[in-house]
Amino acid sequence: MNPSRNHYTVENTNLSQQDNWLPRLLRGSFKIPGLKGKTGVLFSNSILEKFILAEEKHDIFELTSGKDRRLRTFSTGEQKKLLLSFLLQQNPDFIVLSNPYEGLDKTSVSMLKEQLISLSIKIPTVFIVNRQDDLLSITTHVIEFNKDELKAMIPINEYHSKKSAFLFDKEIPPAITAYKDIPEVLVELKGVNVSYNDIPILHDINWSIKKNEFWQLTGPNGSGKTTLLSMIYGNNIKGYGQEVYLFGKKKGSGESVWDIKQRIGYISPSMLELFKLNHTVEQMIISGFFDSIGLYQNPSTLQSNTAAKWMEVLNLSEEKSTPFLKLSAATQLLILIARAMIKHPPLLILDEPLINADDEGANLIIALINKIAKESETSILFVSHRQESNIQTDFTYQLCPSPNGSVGKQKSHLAF
Ligand SMILES: Nc1ncnc2c1ncn2[C@@H]1O[C@H](COP(=O)(O)OP(=O)(O)OP(=O)(O)O)[C@@H](O)[C@H]1O
Repeated sequence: MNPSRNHYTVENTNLSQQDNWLPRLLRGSFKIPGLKGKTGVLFSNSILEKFILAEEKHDIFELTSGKDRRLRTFSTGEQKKLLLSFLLQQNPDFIVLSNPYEGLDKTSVSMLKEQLISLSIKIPTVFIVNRQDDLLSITTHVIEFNKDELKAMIPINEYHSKKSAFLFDKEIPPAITAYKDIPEVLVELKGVNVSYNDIPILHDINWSIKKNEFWQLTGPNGSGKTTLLSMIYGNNIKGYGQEVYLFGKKKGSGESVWDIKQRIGYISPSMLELFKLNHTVEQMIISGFFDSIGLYQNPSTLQSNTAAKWMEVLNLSEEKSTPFLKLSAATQLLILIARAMIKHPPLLILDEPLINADDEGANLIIALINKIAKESETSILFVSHRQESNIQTDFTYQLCPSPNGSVGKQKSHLAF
């Protein structure tokens, strides 16, 4: 490695402020050795999303030229590989990598890390990471920004990370209405197979989620987690005609999307894109009673009081009137969880909820999920490619790739 080359990591505690400094960083505007006056490229999930949209809306196929499939249908690992090689073809002076490992499993992370270490011999790198575990050994300096100013540049051997220890100590408020006719088995898949273009993805999936169970669905990139989830919650046509049962009814047998959405709380960080209106924290939480993206109805006193109790649980009572969009990604996610849980749905699905969260945010989100599992009757399905050590699930459903498609392995963590 060139010993005089610097590699940077940006301490990133508030994603929403990135827009202030990131464009200037890429144009080489800051006095940072090796980057000043140079032009960088950005490797990030939002750039990937732009390429996906350019394909979908304008038929522009920059990353997938020569491939016979759209970018959206590639797994996260495959998409990131395509993006990195496209960016490097532009011969940038340096590369900024915003949470490059998010969404990747262990093997893909090690592969990407190796690739980035060899890349760092050629050009300077700037990592923006949320989780301390993702700090790369090549980092020479940690940089901090304040709005659009460069606040500090700290040599890595003098850097100490900050951690917080907020604990939720209030009990979650009880349900104020009850769901009727919820069977013991909420979700059941019997012998489900899925293939795309004759390539088997899921093989003979037999799995059920019962009342009050806490599951983690895991598996490496491309093993079929999203596909499996779309059998349960989404509208994947591959689910029809197969033995997929939701709340005792075969999927596709006449239940409306509304029926399903009423009974399943669903959260994924990409949902944050939906909430662009200027709603307050309180309005966001109350809107969970109406399953609406905004709040268009007057809540009852009981509903308002319940929302107030949820804000106490989240330690957000003082932020009651703060615009939701002003908060950090992790706090927004906590609010979305409260919004989904305010009705205590029979099933709560959390699809990669920790993507975009920093260490502190991830700890809070996990603590809230564990709390909900303990203090409510809601069954939880937590989907994650990353093994989170603090999540206290009862069972794991692991997708293990095989030549015939991924097979499912179940593991119980309950102590009998
Ligand atoms: N519509 C589609 N057409 C063709 N192939 C597809 C389609 N959708 C998914 N695939 C392929 O199916 C496999 C499983 O994809 P899926 O997104 O379900 O995996 P995953 O476990 O969720 O991955 P990740 O952790 O990377 O998000 C991948 O190889 C993907 O390329």
